[in-house]
Formats: sequence, structure tokens, C-alpha cells
Amino acid sequence: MAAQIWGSEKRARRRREISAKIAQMPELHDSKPLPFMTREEKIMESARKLTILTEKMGQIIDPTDPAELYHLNNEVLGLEGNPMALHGVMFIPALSAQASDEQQAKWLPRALRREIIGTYAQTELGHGTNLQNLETTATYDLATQEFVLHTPQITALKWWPGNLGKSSNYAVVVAHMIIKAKNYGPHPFMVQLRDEKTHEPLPGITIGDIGPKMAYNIVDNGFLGFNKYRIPRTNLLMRHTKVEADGTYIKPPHAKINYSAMVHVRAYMLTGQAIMLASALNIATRYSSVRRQGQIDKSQPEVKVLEYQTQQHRLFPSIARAYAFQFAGAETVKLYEHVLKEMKSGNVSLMADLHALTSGLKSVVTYQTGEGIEQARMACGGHGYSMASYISEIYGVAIGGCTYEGENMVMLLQLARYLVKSAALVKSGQSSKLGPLVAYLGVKSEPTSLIDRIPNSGFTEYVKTFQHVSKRQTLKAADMFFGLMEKGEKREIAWNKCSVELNRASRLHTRLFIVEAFVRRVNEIADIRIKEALTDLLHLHVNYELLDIASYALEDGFLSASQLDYIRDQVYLYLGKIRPNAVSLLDSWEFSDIELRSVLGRRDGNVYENLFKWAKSSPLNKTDVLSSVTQYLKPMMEKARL
Ligand SMILES: CCCCCCCC/C=C\CCCCCCCC(=O)SCCNC(=O)CCNC(=O)[C@H](O)C(C)(C)COP(=O)(O)OP(=O)(O)OC[C@H]1O[C@@H](n2cnc3c(N)ncnc32)[C@H](O)[C@@H]1OP(=O)(O)O
Ligand SMILES: Cc1cc2nc3c(=O)[nH]c(=O)nc-3n(C[C@H](O)[C@H](O)[C@H](O)COP(=O)(O)OP(=O)(O)OC[C@H]3O[C@@H](n4cnc5c(N)ncnc54)[C@H](O)[C@@H]3O)c2cc1C
Repeated sequence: MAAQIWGSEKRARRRREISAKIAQMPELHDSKPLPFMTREEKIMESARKLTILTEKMGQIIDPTDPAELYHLNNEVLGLEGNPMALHGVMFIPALSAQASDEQQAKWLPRALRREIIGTYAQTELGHGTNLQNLETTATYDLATQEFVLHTPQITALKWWPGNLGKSSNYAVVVAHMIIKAKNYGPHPFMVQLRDEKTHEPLPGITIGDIGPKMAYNIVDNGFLGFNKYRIPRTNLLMRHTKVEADGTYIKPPHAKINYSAMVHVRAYMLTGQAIMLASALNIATRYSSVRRQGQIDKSQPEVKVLEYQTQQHRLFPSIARAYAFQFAGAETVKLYEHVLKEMKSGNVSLMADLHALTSGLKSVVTYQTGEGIEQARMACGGHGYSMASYISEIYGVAIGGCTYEGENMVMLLQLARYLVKSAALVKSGQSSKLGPLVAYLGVKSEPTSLIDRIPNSGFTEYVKTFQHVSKRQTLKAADMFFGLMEKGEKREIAWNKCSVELNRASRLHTRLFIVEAFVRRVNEIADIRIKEALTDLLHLHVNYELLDIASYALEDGFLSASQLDYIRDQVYLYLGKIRPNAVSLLDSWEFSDIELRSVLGRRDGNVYENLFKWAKSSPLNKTDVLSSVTQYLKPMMEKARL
């Protein structure tokens, strides 16, 4: 199963080998539980481990393999981030996709050797979503052949970029490029922020940390201002766009090609989210098979809480989602790598499809991951609320994904643009022009679902039902939009008035894609036992998801009330079937105790003893009487006693 999850037997084996090596290297372990550290201590601890990793990485992994790097990162540095998180996730990808060969030769080897640390600085205090209204400017000075970066007012301060505040000395900065008073829109520039020897901010640069966040606090998300700060013309990233010495602008082959670093993260973060969901579920499911509370049959001893159907219903559909996201994420990364290769050689024809797909997926996956992790926390009762479970940190980090790389509603609306264009093709009889991801919009569906009538259809009837609801909602929302415009409403106003319905279409389309990715994967599996276990999970997935969106299929009679009862029964049936496999389905992800950082989620199940040990190690327990008591509470009580 690990081979299915991680892509191949070799990958699964390598992960195991890497974890085993790390287990033998105490210098790479947290010196004490992260929840007991202050933010400064955590940042220090992370930097300590990071530098050891830089020295010893070659002994542990193949540093050119991103999957091995990612695993090493999760084990040693963990999900709270590290001082170079954005260096790998966005700075290097931005340079790789947007810098010319010459620029890459100059900067990439330095970045890869970790001579310099970089980040991606785009979002500002006043604008993150609406990139057209970013306010930082890069004005070309023809006389000196330099760009002058400037922050005209407080809202133009860069705000949020990870590791910008304290760790990075370089950044890819996105600014409006102005040449001879003409604004060419946002463009990426390579900018040195700090002196390479002293690490002091360079003159003209104001920089710092934006303060603690809900989670992810090892990362120094930062602010940055420029006071007429000059950089050479050749620091504009020039793979696709060029500015010549005389100020001549050569436009890129696609207007949004400079957005590629964002698309990179949107594609890669899906499996990252799957891992976080599976981690939280691993903790909750293991704990649920240790925790005994109450009896189902009063004549019997107390049961493991995992025996309760409500507990299974709370956890198992999310296990199915974690697998579905992992499989859909793997497909998306493959597609992204293909499109990137094409893009680098000038073929931009697939960019719109990839943008639509990743926009929908990042939104649905991050939202459902958040839901699943929160349910996992509640499934652990009181101990879930303790940082000893570590679920709150996983939750906090995961839901950051609902916001970063494009606020979820906004990204769903990006997919909706693509769906509405596709709907227009269907309406004008041009269905043959539909791309493969939306081809179903042009296919006539049957009047009713056959779900309960062809039970061995290999999920075909389920897929058809998802297609039906997605198609119907897309055409309905598009009709609403076109109708308003026909009545004379301006395009943007009409769009806004339909946006809730449009986003519903985007979610349904994306959920269809996720179901199909899961089906595709299960169909490919040769090993009978693995196929059987995943087929059970897929049964749960399609039935649970369909129940969740049933109103769309009920309202036009595609599904009947009795079919809904059938679907519900299937959910209960598969909850029971999955119960014996539940812990294994998560243990198969092979997270080590080092990586999970959870007392509740320990592999050995020795929870209570270790919770007590954990509590005793709380810094508050270093003394029996705290100074807050001696200074305030004791005098108060004494005064009251007088
Ligand atoms: C081995 C690696 C492992 C990785 C592991 C990863 C795990 C990670 C885990 C933990 C790491 C944590 C790390 C945190 C990182 C966070 C970083 C950041 O947050 S960086 C900031 C992000 N900021 C946004 O995302 C702004 C969102 N806004 C936008 O993207 C745009 O403003 C947008 C798309 C909303 C609108 O852009 P418009 O205003 O320029 O364009 P319009 O006018 O709306 O559209 C024009 C056309 O362009 C298309 N378009 C837009 N973007 C496109 C794109 N990217 N590609 C293709 N077409 C695009 C549109 O679809 C539209 O097409 P039509 O007219 O309908 O045909
Ligand atoms: C943990 C974290 C890490 C980050 N890292 C980085 C980084 O490394 N580099 C970087 O540059 N940035 C980074 N960001 C910033 C992040 O990319 C932005 O916060 C994000 O893109 C959302 O933009 P915003 O803050 O402007 O939200 P807003 O756009 O202000 O969102 C507020 C509300 O307005 C709604 N809204 C906005 N526009 C529309 C619209 N057109 N239609 C409908 N609704 C709309 C949204 O849906 C939302 O409900 C990070 C953010 C976080 C939380």
C-alpha cells in the first residue's frame, strides 16, 4: 500500500531508509517538544537542524530528488516551517521557470548551494488577490539602465512572504514595471535585500517579521519596503519577457506566464495537504483504537471508541479523501511538469487548462482537508485539544492553504471562468472543441441515475452521476450569467450576482475530477489485496461524496429518494467493511513518530504514560510555585483572609 501512496515500491523503500537513518541521528531530532518552545527557540532549533542537514543531506537522501527532499523536510524540520521554506517552495521554482538561461547560470547554482537564501515577495499589505492593483513600482531609468523599486505608501509594503522578515537575503519581488511612463503590469525581479556578509538590510530597504500567526510560526513571514532602491535592468526575470537597454519591451508568449511560481505551489501543495490530512487521521485513528470509553453492549467491557459508528463516520470518509487527494495530486504534478516543459520551450497552449484545474483543486482540497483535520481533533475528545496531540498545529498549517496561493473563493471563480467558456461552447453547438477535462459537459446524460440498478458497474454509474450534477450546475450558473447580460447587466456585475452559483459549479467539477482520479488509480492496481482494500475505500468515497451533494441530483429527479436510501446504506456498509483495515490504511503512509510529533498518535499506542510524562515536562512544572502566584495571587488571597 505504501507503494501506491508514494508512487512506487522504490519510493516507499527509500522513505523507510531515510526515516531509519534519521532515527539514528539524534542531532536531527527536536531537542524538546516544539509546543514547549517559544517562537524564538523554535526558529533557533529549526536553523540548527537545517544547517546540519545542509552538511549531511548527501548522506541521507539524493538531494536532486524533490520527493526525498520533501520527506527529509517533514521528518526533521516538520510542518511548522523552517528558515528556508520558501527558498525551495517558490524562490527556486520562480528562478527556474522565469529567469533566462544566462540569469539561471548566475543565480541558480548559488541558490542550490545555499550561498544565498531567497523568497517570493508578491503580496502587499493592501493587496494580495488583485495583482493588477499591487502598488510597488519598478520604474526604468534609461540613463543608468536600472529599475528603481519603490513603495509609494504603507499599503504598498510587501506583507506575508514567508522567510522574508529575517532569514532571506534575496527575493523575487513582484512589482509594476513602468517604462517611459507606461505601466506594463506586475513583473518579477531578482532583488538583493541584505548584505551578504553582515546580513544587515541594504540602504533603501525596510524589512522585518509580521508577528505570530495562527500556526506555521517557525516561518518569519515578513514585510518589506523600498525607498527608491535601484537594481540593474538585467535583474528583471527575462525568460519570457524582455526589456532592452533602450527600454523596448518584448512581451511574453502568454500574459500570465509570470504566474508560474504560483501554479507550481498550487500543483504541489495537493499531496502536501493529503499528507497533513493523513497525519491527523493517523493520530486520531490510532488513538481511537486505544481509547476505551462506554459500552455498546452493556454486558461487555468498555469498547475502543473506534467501534462507534459515529466515530467511523467522522474519520473514515476523510481517510478516503486523503487517498483521493494523494492520487489526484500525483496526477496534477505530472501534468504540471509536462506543461512547464512545454512552456519553457514556448508552447503555452495548456496553461489555461492547468490553471483551471489547479485553481479548483487547491480550493476543494484545502477546504476538505481542514474539515477532516478538525473532525480528527474532535474525535480525540479532550486530549485532541491538547498540543500533545499536535493536531491543532497540523490544522493551523493546513488551513493556511485555504488562503495562500490564491484565496479559495477567488480561485474557484477562476475555474468558473473556464467552465462558463466551456458552457458557451456547448450552447453554441461546438462541444467538439471542449478540452478533455470538460468533455463531459457536451455529452447528453441519461434521464435518471442507474446507481442502484447496476451495482457492479465498476463505479461508472457513480461517475455519470457526478458528471450529471456538475454539468447541470455549470450550465445553470452559466445560463444565469448569460441571462443577466442579455437583460443588459454589465458583465462584471452579472458575474458577481452569479458568483455563489458559479463557485458551486467549480466545486462539483473539481469533486468529479477527484473521484475520477481515484477510480483511475484503483483500476490500474494489479495486486488483488491492495485493490480490494482501496476498492472498499473508493466505495465509501463515492457514496459519501454523493450523499454530500445529493440535493443537486435530487432537485431534477436524477436521483430518487429510494436511491438516496441505497447510497446511505452503502455508506454504512462500507464503514463496517473498512473498520478492520482503518488503522492499517493510515499506518501504510508510514509516518514515523519523529515526523508525527504526537503523543496521542504514537505507533506503540502507549498513550497515557506518555501524556503524563509530557505534562510533567511542561515548563510550568519546573517549580511548584510560580512567580505569578507569589507576586499576585498569594498576596490577593492573603489580603482577602485579613
Ligand atoms: C518539491 C516541492 C514540494 C512542495 C510542497 C508544497 C507544500 C507546501 C506546504 C507548505 C508551504 C507553504 C508555502 C506558502 C506559500 C505561499 C506563497 C504565496 O501565497 S505567494 C502569493 C500567491 N498569491 C496569489 O495566489 C494571488 C491570487 N491572485 C491571482 O492569482 C490572480 O490575481 C488572479 C488569477 C486571481 C487574477 O489574475 P489577473 O487579474 O491577472 O487576471 P484576470 O483578469 O482575472 O484573468 C485574465 C485571464 O488570465 C487567466 N489566468 C490567470 N492566472 C492564470 C495562470 N496562472 N495561468 C493561466 N491563465 C491564468 C484567467 O483565467 C483569465 O482567463 P480568461 O480571460 O478567463 O480566459
Ligand atoms: C501562511 C501564509 C503564507 C503566505 N506566504 C506568502 C508568500 O510567501 N508570498 C506572498 O507573496 N504572499 C504570501 N501570502 C499571502 C497570500 O498569498 C494572500 O494572503 C492570499 O493570496 C489572499 O490574498 P488577500 O490576503 O489579499 O485576501 P483578500 O483578497 O483580501 O481576501 C479577503 C476576502 O475577500 C474575498 N475576495 C477578494 N477578492 C475577491 C474577488 N475578486 N471575488 C470574490 N471575493 C473576493 C476573498 O474571497 C476573501 O473572502 C501568504 C499568506 C499566508 C496566510
